[in-house]
Amino acid sequence: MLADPSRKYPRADVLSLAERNWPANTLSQAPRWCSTDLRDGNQALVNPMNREQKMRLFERLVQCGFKEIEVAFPAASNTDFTFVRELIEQKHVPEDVWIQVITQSRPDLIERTLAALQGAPRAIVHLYNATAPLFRELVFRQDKAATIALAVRGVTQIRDHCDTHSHTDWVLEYSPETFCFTEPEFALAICTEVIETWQPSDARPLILNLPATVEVNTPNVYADQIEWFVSRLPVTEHVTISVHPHNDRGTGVACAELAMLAGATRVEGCLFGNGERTGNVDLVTLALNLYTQGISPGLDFSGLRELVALVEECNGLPVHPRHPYAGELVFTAFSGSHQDAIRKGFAEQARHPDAPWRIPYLPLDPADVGCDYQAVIRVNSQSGKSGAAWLLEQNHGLQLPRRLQQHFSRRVQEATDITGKELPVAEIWALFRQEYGLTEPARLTLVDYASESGDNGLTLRAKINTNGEHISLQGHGNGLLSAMMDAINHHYGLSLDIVDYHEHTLGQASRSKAVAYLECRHGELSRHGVGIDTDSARAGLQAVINITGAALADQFPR
Ligand SMILES: CC(=O)SCCNC(=O)CCNC(=O)[C@H](O)C(C)(C)COP(=O)(O)OP(=O)(O)OC[C@H]1O[C@@H](n2cnc3c(N)ncnc32)[C@H](O)[C@@H]1OP(=O)(O)O
Ligand SMILES: CC(C)C(=O)C(=O)O
Ligand SMILES: [Mg+2]
Repeated sequence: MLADPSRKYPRADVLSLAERNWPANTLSQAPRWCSTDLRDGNQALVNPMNREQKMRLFERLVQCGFKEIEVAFPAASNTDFTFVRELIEQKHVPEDVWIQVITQSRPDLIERTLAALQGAPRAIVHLYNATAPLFRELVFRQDKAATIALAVRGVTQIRDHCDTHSHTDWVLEYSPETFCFTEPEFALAICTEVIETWQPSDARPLILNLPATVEVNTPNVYADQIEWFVSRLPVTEHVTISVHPHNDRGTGVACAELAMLAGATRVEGCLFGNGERTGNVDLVTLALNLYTQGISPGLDFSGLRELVALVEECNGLPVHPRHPYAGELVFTAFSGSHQDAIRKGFAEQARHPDAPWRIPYLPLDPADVGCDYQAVIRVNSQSGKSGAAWLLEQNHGLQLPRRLQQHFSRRVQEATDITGKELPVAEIWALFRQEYGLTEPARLTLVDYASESGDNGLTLRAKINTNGEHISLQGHGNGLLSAMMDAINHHYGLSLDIVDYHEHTLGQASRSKAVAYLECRHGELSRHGVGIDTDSARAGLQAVINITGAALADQFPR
């Protein structure tokens, strides 16, 4: 790296606007979307899609709700040409969907492109030529006049073809490629000539697509360029302003959003931001950004996981696990304070199911994109008490009392510190059962019991099984639990005291089980035990017995 990069990388030109309106605007509706997955996305792949993959992705794009789809660069390859033919001849294009094809402004390529569209009921022909000084000087060796003439020749050829093929509804799209580093006056001049030549009308609209072919500046500069252009355009009727951001600086989404504030009403991009170099703007992120602001995007991503799988298969590229909205980890919290906040958020949401979505750290309800809540919380050494408690609640219906959550969290922490890995829910459950006496077979189990109330409290007689041997106990107390504790202490010579007790049913059905959580003091130690039984009284008694089992294990280790 250079100590002073300024000579090698001079700063890109910045349009100087005396005033601008876009910062005061807000987004209130979705743009017209155009997917370029089958063209711009496809041309950037190591192995371009085959016919079958293109067809599957096309059908899925239609299913998502795309009404404009750039399906090919027909002059590029036989695969692209025949794909367009197949779409048309086999009538794969629904009536409300427009297919779009792209071509350079070269007569032979235009001719081949238009041949591919033969018989299409409707089509968008996308013509482009680069307009920036670097391209005029280095790639085309053309001056401004020749650059304009190249665009006009292409538009004329397409217009003449459209005139003689009027059974197709035609739209022209013109892109001054490299718009974002073209002199604004020149971009306006060439687009004005295109308008003059095409003569946009209700029957033959025009799309002016202003690409950030290579992102070279901050998104506010792009927005300034769009506002400058839109506010000076001589003709706006039947002309749509479209943007086509790339992501070289990692701000493609921001560019598209600010460009919409500045007057663009159509956006071209690819699913999950596939495309040349760092990609085209990501249409899924853009659409879901709108959705999470309460604006219907007009695109349906309810099967997002399946869409990711299809796109990964077609592109031969993975979608990053942290990809906005779509990555497999984006709805997952490992860290303790996030888990705590999310869990509280879900509890509040359950109390007010019709209230607006207000879950900390989760801007989108995973269910809206077809995901469940299983992965929302996962546990490793960064996790807190809410993590394991949430998983036990979601998977086993347990609602652990706070002090038990804290106690179990320390056990989980010890376990994850040793392995350095995630503790999956099955292992959390195994650890919980082992810690709180729910192992099978239990060290001690309640066989049966009988109780009798008198003026001085309750007398309990219980039979418990210890390693196959039945022993009979008797105790006295204010209630069943204290009587059982008394019986246990007496029989085993222990001094356990009940500190805290909670119980709840597991599930709604009449045959559902009850779970009892008991905390006892044993000398200086605090112990927790859990009992589960179809009968709530037996669950409580078993919890006492399970604590006893653990206390005895300490005194007489097996
Ligand atoms: C930013 C973008 O994504 S633009 C879209 C780019 N996509 C693609 O290129 C994918 C498909 N392209 C292809 O398969 C091939 O480029 C083809 C088949 C279309 C053409 O291939 P070739 O005839 O070999 O030409 P090549 O691709 O090298 O193009 C370069 C030539 O076209 C000229 N050219 C480039 N773009 C344009 C344009 N938009 N309009 C007119 N001429 C152009 C160049 O100046 C150059 O001319 P030169 O050979 O006289 O110096
Ligand atoms: C041809 C145009 C629209 C393009 O893909 C780009 O400039 O990135
Ligand atoms: Mg592009």
